[in-house]
Amino acid sequence: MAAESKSPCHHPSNIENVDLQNLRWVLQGNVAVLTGNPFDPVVQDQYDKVASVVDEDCIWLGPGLQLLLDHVLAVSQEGKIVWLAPARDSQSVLQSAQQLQNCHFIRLESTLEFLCPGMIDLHIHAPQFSYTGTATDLPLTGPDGWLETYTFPAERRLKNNLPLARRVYQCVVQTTLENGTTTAVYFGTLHLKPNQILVDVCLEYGQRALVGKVCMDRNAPHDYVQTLEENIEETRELIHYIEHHPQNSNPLVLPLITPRFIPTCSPELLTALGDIAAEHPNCHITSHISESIDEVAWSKHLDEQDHGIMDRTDAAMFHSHKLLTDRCIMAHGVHLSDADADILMEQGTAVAHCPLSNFFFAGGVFPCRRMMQRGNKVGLGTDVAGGYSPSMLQAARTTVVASQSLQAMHTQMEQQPTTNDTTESILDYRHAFYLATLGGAEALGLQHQIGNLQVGMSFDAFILSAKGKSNITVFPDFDSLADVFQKLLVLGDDRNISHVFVKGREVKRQFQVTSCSP
Ligand SMILES: Nc1nc2[nH]cnc2c(=O)[nH]1
Repeated sequence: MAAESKSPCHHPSNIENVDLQNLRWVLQGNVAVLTGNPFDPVVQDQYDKVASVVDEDCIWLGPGLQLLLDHVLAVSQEGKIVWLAPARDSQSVLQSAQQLQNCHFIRLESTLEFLCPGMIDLHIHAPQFSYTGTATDLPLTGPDGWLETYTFPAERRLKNNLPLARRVYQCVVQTTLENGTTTAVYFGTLHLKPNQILVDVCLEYGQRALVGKVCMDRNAPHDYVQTLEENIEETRELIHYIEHHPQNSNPLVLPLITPRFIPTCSPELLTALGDIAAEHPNCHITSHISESIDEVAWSKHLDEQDHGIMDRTDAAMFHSHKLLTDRCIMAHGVHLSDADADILMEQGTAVAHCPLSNFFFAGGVFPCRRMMQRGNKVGLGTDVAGGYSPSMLQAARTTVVASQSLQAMHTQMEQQPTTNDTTESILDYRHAFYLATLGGAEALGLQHQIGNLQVGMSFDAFILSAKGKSNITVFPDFDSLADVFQKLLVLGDDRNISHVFVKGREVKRQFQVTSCSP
């Protein structure tokens, strides 16, 4: 029997396909789901057609975003979503939940709680967590810049202090999990051992992650640089470590090829990393692209020295080394030209928009909405520690602020009063929620597995709750459900994230974190 649903937007679950003896979690309440990219014309068309149709099972919040009301979601012992349907059609699932010993039932408070797809941080530097919240006073590059002053020393010191590496990595993994990040794309350090520890910690704590050995063979301190051969050998070793890790057989952690950025990688190193990517077509790639005015100028200057080529952009250089693929996520992209954006789109390469750190380093604002509208893949990154917050909710709201500031700049430059026309080009909390979830999954090419809550997908999720003490006050006499959801996204923090699950494993509440003492 298929559960009937009046909503044309979510697929009915089929009870015949559900092994009712094999359930691990059954949750009942409101569920936030995405139907696609809000700028996809098909998604917009669907919204125009169905959003105004009365449906007691769902509220549309905007193109691509729905709240499913009083639904039941069931998860198998293996951590897959096997059922999602209105509660009134879910009797047999609810009965099983009561009878099975090793199945846990959670009922969400109907006016205050929402089950949401886990958030995906597309760009975070795990070793930099040790100085997050400091180092907010310098430009990115230059002899006395942020990288030289804070970053390289903090990364280098983990090489000979593996207990410290473990402690820093436990803290970053735990903190991001507590903030609802179920998948993180981590830059590690230059050295193999600390990177292996980062992989171990992700597996231990149950965070889905991509982990990369940072590569640099020039323009880095003499004590924090490797030869071309060392970079290549350790990149290969880390890929092998991840792919053959005994606790990673049904992989939770994936490998990542990670040139730091053009200025610290010789053309030979970039070519060799492109070769590794070609040998491992499923392996993801990440780097920084067109992040700041100084970085762009420095890359061009080096290219002129290396090749005598004038004015080539980061995108053209990465492309020439075969490093732009549909498994590649490039961070920042604030200064990408339209031609660069075309190259990225043709190659299926995504941009990790890091709005918070861009305010500090970029000297510009990433035109996120324009990139989404032209069809480029985009998701969000916290960019710890260039971005001072490890919270993806914070990254989502800073996305909205960045979009507002871009709009304000245009208005100011054109000396025009703000009109309804101009406000149409901003992003709001709903777009940001897509970017933090499904957008990130699409950027990674993992949208069939994570980034949404649908039957067949992995149960990577969190419960967003206005129940406890936090900054959020709900006024039940006039706040609608959509208002409560918006308040949670715009004002929420880790106190509002009561449970976190990755692949069906409950990963929040397992550890009491307050300090990172040894
Ligand atoms: N934001 C940021 N940009 C970079 N460019 C090269 N390295 C880094 C880094 O660690 N953070």
